[in-house]
Amino acid sequence: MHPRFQTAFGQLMPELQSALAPLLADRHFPALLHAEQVSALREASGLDDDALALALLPLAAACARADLSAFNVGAIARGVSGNWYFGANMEFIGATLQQTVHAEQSAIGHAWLRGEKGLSAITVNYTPCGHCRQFMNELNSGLDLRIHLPGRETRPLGDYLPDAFGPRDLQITTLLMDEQHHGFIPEGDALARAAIAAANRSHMPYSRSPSGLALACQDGAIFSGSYAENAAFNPSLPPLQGALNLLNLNGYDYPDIQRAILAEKTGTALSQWEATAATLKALGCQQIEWVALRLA
Ligand SMILES: O=c1ccn([C@H]2C[C@H](O)[C@@H](CO)O2)c(=O)[nH]1
Ligand SMILES: [Zn+2]
Repeated sequence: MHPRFQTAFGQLMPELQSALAPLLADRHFPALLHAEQVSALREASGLDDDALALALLPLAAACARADLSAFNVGAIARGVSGNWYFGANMEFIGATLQQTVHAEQSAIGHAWLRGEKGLSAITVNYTPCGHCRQFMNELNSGLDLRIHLPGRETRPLGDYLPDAFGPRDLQITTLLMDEQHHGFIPEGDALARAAIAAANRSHMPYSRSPSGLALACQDGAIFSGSYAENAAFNPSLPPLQGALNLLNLNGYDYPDIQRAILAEKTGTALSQWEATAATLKALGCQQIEWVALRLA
């Protein structure tokens, strides 16, 4: 078991401990539960979905990399497929606060990057901040997404974000988690192809600047992140954050990163290059390449 889970695991009810032990035995437990695994845990514990998600939150929060604040936030995004995706906040020493990933963004980004088509609910151990409420309003679940918190009645996002500003105010109809493919040709080595595939799925209706980033670990594992823009711009999630989030959730650490490739189009309004290189450098990775996206 990854050492980060030990304390939280030890505090779970015994029935959950026995049911989860085989999954957590893998140091690279992917921090997600397939629908069948969720039903097995429901059966073993006798808990309903909401109570089970709350019980599992300490495991999600244990994934936090709150290297600055030591404030661990955990979230579980529940997909329409029935799969559950853990999320936790990430702070990057030596970078800027703007590079931070919130736990809600982590869980949602996780679900999206693993191919989930929409969310029904999100369970979080603290009430979501304004930035996260805005981030969630970019999703195709709109203001109906159920927000589930400890000790509170479950309420839709709309109740947490009255008078909402969102994609529709900018005449945007393609929403985050809607299926998108921008038609760029897969080419180059496996890492370049992963970065291009991530760029093909990026959500960038505001800047029209597609972007994807892929990280290679020493053991050959590859994690890629797609750029996710937000109508209010600042809560956007850069492609590096998407990839670092998956890397961390899968039990890897920054020193495991061997190489990174950023895939972008030439001549676009925005580029992630400088910010990506600066954050990766702060994490000790200097091996960063750039590939041009080319249309078929
Ligand atoms: O809704 C919230 C509020 C804060 N944080 C994180 C961001 C930062 O890492 C730390 C302190 O704000 O908590 C979240 O993950 N979600
Ligand atoms: Zn937040």
